[in-house]
Amino acid sequence: MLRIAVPNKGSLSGPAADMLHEAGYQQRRESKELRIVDPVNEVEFFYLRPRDIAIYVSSGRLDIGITGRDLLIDSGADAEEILPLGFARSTFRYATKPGTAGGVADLRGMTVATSYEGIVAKHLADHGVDASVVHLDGAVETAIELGVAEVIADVVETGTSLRNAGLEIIGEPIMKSEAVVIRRTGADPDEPKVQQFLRRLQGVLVARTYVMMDYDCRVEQLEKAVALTPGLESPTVSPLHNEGWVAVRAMVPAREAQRIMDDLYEIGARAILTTAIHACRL
Ligand SMILES: Nc1ncnc2c1ncn2[C@@H]1O[C@H](COP(=O)(O)OP(=O)(O)OP(=O)(O)O)[C@@H](O)[C@H]1O
Ligand SMILES: O=P(O)(O)OC[C@H]1O[C@H](OP(=O)(O)OP(=O)(O)O)[C@H](O)[C@@H]1O
Ligand SMILES: [Mg+2]
Repeated sequence: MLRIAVPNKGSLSGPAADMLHEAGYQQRRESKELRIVDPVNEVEFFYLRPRDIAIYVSSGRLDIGITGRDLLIDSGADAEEILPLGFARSTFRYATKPGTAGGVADLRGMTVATSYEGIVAKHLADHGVDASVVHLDGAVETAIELGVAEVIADVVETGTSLRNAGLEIIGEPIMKSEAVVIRRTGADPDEPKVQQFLRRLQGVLVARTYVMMDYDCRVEQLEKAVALTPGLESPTVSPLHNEGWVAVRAMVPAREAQRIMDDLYEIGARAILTTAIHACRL
């Protein structure tokens, strides 16, 4: 049975459970459950603190984990990212009161408050900056106001938390993060159960980002139309009862669907419609 670690709280928890559910896995019914078995898919899910997941996976006791890239790197655990999942996207950045510093080089001698000591200590060392790091569990933005630090390093998504605290970002992002699937470093990459799990999640990612497009067009316009909708391999083209017309079917990126429909209409395609993809294996 495959043993998988899933975040039990925080920004990662809801979207991770939704994705697993969409991929056909049974998920817990209430947030106090710490462990469930999905007998049909032969998977056991362990609901753990996101910060601890890389440590469990690196120990080899759990086969796979879902966590944040930033949490994986901060942990220093012997685990590696095998699939990015596209949710819980954030950047990790330094911020201060305006006028305190312009970049990482200015942080010499200062105190940096963060929940991600591992990432910050390494970043400062890589830049040859001698600064102190103080660990806080969360709500790090308040540390400057309360005099615990001159600088913070924290997760930024919209920037609202920083703005509300009167802080401004300094320098380039320390890293970019999103939810990722992780495995123990050096674990067999071809293990069939793991590959099947990854294919299912990839199916969800594709179903979320593509739609199926169908339309009719005159044979003379087919090459132009197919250039607009090349599909993943190649579009399906079927004859219509009306001679001189064909029906075309191809997957297109959901974000571009409306523009592609306009362009197809312009070249004379008609009966253009899109439908959602619920699941797929590419
Ligand atoms: N506002 C946010 N937007 C996007 N991702 C975020 C946000 N806050 C945290 N994350 C991501 O979530 C992960 C951290 O999860 P964790 O549960 O430890 O913290 P949290 O979501 O801030 O919840 P908590 O309220 O328990 O602190 C990291 O990968 C981080 O990049
Ligand atoms: O850029 P924003 O959209 O404002 O999002 C970033 C904020 O979200 C997270 O905080 P959370 O609410 O999880 O509280 P925490 O600091 O206690 O983790 C993170 O730690 C930042 O504070
Ligand atoms: Mg948080």
